Amino acid sequence: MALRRVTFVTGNKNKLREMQELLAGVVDLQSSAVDLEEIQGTAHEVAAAKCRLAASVVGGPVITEDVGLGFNAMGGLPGVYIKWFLKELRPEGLYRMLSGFDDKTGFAACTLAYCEGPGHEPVLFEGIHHGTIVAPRGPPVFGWNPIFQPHDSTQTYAEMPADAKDTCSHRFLAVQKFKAFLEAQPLQ
Ligand SMILES: O=c1nc[nH]c2c1ncn2[C@H]1C[C@H](O)[C@@H](COP(=O)(O)OP(=O)(O)OP(=O)(O)O)O1
Ligand SMILES: [Mg+2]
Repeated sequence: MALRRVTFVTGNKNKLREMQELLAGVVDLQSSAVDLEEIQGTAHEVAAAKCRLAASVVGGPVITEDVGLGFNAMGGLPGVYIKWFLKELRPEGLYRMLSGFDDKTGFAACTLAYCEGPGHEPVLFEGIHHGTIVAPRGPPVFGWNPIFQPHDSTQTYAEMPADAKDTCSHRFLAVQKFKAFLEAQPLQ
């Protein structure tokens, strides 16, 4: 069966690799390495605006993704602004941000946005994985992976083999919803 062609617009190679693994056989995933401008706002506002922009750049069906890491002690911050905190503080410094708080719990959130093309409204799919923010463990290859240990695991995302992260992560949970949406919309 022909698969629908969708372009994942992302400037992040690790996100692209995981999305290729998760969507293998589901869509014909192309990629475009454009680092799109991101507005300020809630996760949904940021995700929808970014996806509209991606559709107008590509001129066809696109997905974009916005990832946040929230700390419950801080009301969900840094959230969608995690990229800028990570850049300055590294995983170790992010972990130390919580040293003044007893509550070390947090959550990884993926807002996956799909837009059929310019002029169409993006559809959003959210995956949230709850866990604890821990002292860094595992190879520092991808983002904040070394400091996030999901509640259903004894390993951080960085310690997990890729196929284990792919069966539980915030990204996996968002992709599950996206797959269900596509299945309900057969190709014309
Ligand atoms: O599964 C993940 N495990 C660990 N770290 C992660 C993950 N997914 C995103 N990250 C990092 C990348 C960036 O520092 C921030 C999210 O920012 P975010 O805007 O979504 O990603 P990005 O700017 O790198 O790529 P894009 O061009 O798709 O917006 O968290
Ligand atoms: Mg970004």
